[in-house]
Amino acid sequence: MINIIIAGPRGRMGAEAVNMVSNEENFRLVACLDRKFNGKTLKDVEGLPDVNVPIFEDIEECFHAVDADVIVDLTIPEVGYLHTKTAIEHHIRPVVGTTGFTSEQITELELLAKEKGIGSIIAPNFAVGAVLMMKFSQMAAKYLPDVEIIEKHHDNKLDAPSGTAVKTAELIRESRDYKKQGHPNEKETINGARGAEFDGMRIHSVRLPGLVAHQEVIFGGAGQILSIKHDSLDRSSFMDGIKLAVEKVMGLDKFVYGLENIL
Ligand SMILES: NC(=O)C1=CN([C@@H]2O[C@H](COP(=O)(O)OP(=O)(O)OC[C@H]3O[C@@H](n4cnc5c(N)ncnc54)[C@H](OP(=O)(O)O)[C@@H]3O)[C@@H](O)[C@H]2O)C=CC1
Ligand SMILES: O=C(O)C1=N[C@H](C(=O)O)C[C@H](O)C1
Repeated sequence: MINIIIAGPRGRMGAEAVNMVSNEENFRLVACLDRKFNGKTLKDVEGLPDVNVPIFEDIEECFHAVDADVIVDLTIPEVGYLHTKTAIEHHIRPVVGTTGFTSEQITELELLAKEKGIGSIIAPNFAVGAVLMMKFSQMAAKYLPDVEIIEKHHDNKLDAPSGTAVKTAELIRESRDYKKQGHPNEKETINGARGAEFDGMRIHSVRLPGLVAHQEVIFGGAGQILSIKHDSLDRSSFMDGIKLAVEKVMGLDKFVYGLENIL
């Protein structure tokens, strides 16, 4: 039995994760971390499952009160970073879906996990199809190094570019040399027209109501275009990856960044 804390239970992802964990035979939800409803239980909060799981606002108090193996964080960047750091310091394994961490923060968490010998997983995307899209893009960039990433999300998303887009760009960087793309003399007449620049490639972020989570990676070569595209149409797409990460983190003593490393 794996004892789990979920941070962000009222959120779009957190609510889905609470249901997933509650329905898994080998998982036990022992507490939730929220920024509201301290001292209440999930069943006291409208819209949350009818279960007697305590809610804490303070992470230290939560770790002190319950016996947890894993914390699943699905909150916001600043809070997710603090939760992850605190969890590693308390020897509770973090499984982090929250995106928007800086590369310095990820490196810092990696070093801390290494120092403490605590298994930790940060995965910018838990959908298996999205991981395949990223890996296929990494393969393609070796042969078609001119690439632009277009990610599209719902308009309640806080971070841009998405964690998936950043991870995709990082994987592509590993398989091609630096390449400043576009015309050497190109000029933006409206700021941002060419998108964000990462290792010479461009990332474009679209935010619209109605969207869930979508990304297209477009490669251009002489006389040809290759598009690699993934769509999450529903947040259930992320649950198998979270389940896998919770199971795998129990056997890890190192830090993992990206679901592709545990698939
Ligand atoms: N890795 C992956 O596969 C995926 C990652 N994500 C990422 O997961 C994160 C959550 O996304 P999503 O569910 O859509 O966002 P939501 O805005 O729906 O949920 C975030 C939740 O965190 C809560 N929260 C804010 N501060 C705290 C705090 N101090 N302690 C506990 N909870 C807090 C918010 O509460 P309140 O509403 O009161 O502010 C809210 O309920 C994002 O970073 C997103 O990018 C999303 C989908 C897939
Ligand atoms: O905020 C979201 O919704 C998502 N965030 C993650 C990201 O930033 O890549 C994963 C997925 O794209 C959904």
